[in-house]
Amino acid sequence: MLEVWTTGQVRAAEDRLLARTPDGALMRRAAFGVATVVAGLLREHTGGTAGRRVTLLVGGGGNGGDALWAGAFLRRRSVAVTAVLLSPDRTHAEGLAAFRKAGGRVAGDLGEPDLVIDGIVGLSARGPLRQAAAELVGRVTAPIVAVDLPSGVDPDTGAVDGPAVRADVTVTFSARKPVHVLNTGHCGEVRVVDIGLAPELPDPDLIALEADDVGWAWRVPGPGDDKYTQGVTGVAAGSSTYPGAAVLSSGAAVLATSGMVRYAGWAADEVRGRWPELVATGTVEDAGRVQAWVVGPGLGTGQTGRDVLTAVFSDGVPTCVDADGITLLAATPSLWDARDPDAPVVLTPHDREFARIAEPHGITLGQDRVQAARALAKRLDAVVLLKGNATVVAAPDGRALVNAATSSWLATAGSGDVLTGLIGALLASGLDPWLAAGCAAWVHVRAGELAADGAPAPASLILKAIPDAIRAVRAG
Ligand SMILES: NC(=O)C1=CN([C@@H]2O[C@H](COP(=O)(O)OP(=O)(O)OC[C@H]3O[C@@H](n4cnc5c(N)ncnc54)[C@H](O)[C@@H]3O)[C@@H](O)[C@H]2O)[C@@H](O)CC1
Ligand SMILES: Nc1ncnc2c1ncn2[C@@H]1O[C@H](COP(=O)(O)OP(=O)(O)O)[C@@H](O)[C@H]1O
Ligand SMILES: [K+]
Repeated sequence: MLEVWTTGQVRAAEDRLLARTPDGALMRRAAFGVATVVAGLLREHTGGTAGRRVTLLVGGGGNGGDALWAGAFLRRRSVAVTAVLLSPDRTHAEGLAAFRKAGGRVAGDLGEPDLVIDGIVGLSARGPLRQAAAELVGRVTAPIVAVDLPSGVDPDTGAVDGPAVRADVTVTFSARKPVHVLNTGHCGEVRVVDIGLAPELPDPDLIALEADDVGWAWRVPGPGDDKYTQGVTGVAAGSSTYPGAAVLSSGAAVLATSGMVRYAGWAADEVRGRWPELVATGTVEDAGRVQAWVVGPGLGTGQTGRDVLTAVFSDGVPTCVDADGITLLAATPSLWDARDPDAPVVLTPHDREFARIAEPHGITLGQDRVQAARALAKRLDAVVLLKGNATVVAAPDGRALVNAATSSWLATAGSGDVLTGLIGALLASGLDPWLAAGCAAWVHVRAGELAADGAPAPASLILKAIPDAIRAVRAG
């Protein structure tokens, strides 16, 4: 599990650590870590460090101080280091003195570096890069190592609304910040250097699951299990217009569990034809007992959909509501009345569905996606999985996790239906609903990656890759 702290939490922890650390020691530790990573990259990509050229982009704060100290440490490895000062009158004085003393050169332009260190702005970043910094960054063609975070990206939301650094590697200090999981595209590979902050850090604000966590949580049958004890998943999805959504959701549930899957709806023949191991009926009432329902994909937004949603809620089991199910709840809030307050609900909106269901409650989807998902989860007493390149999963009790995509191949029609089926199967297995949504999102990303392997993968191929994705997390 990766732990993530807000910049506010990190600053408070740094202040406590600073108070009992000699002046400048923390910055030198941080900078030494940056220099070590940079030296490693130079050796890896150019075969050595001596005589290699590194340019520092130095802003007027502690982030620039880190870069200058890192430059001084790199000088000891005979790297030719040049610093471009973006706020010359506010440059970190000790850092600049150490840099000059080590033989670093201050210049007005980039030169032709083998590598660039972004020390423009760190924890205090506000808004996109300012013009001078943006112009300079725009001319960089060498690999970039960002100090703490890529400049121009919001540290707490990962949002970018203008020019920003796109780093190959980001070196951060003791604590991952939200940007490192919310915007992996701009951070590149994230390396965490220990500067001794851990004892001062509170509980993390966010987490990100890793393969081991997911493998551990995924229920597999034991010697005493039969098809019922592992949890039966019910899928109420699809319509005469959208039978495909039913096939995809049911299929994902079938592949995610060795227990049983029941289907209820219009597409019973199609679903049965595609998944012979599944039990299909026309209605939720006829479906028999399940331990969790999936409802919504391809359901339609008319009276039939409302009736299906009501029947599912009346069953009083954990339920994942997706797609048309969310639209129905947004349009007809009284549908919530059928919900058993003790039965967990997982909602899986994309941005437009989120807006539909959240805005009537005064919750808007701004740049802070974690905050928005948390607010809706609390308001509706439901787990909210907000889809996107970084998927956010928030629980009503405030827990939040982020699942970063490793590519964007999952942005394809029907991919969300696959995710819903995975969530349903994990809910039926009895997993905590927040964790179920997080684990499903993880395997979904992995399946998308395995299916695509560099070329577009339609949802039916993502589906096919589910067994390999589960194998991969269980092996881990
Ligand atoms: N506090 C500490 O003891 C430590 C701080 N460290 C470093 O210090 C950083 C924080 O330093 P500071 O709080 O001094 O501030 P920063 O260095 O993050 O930023 C301050 C400067 O950036 C400018 N700036 C803000 N937004 C900008 C934008 N969008 N475009 C261009 N310039 C912008 C500000 O005007 C200001 O001059 C951390 O990110 C980390 O790199 C590390 O050395 C670890 C220890
Ligand atoms: N740019 C992106 N990068 C990575 N994953 C994405 C991106 N856009 C969407 N996704 C993922 O793809 C899935 C799309 O789901 P959804 O919008 O419900 O599609 P559909 O309704 O066609 O099934 C979600 O899991 C979402 O997180
Ligand atoms: K930076």
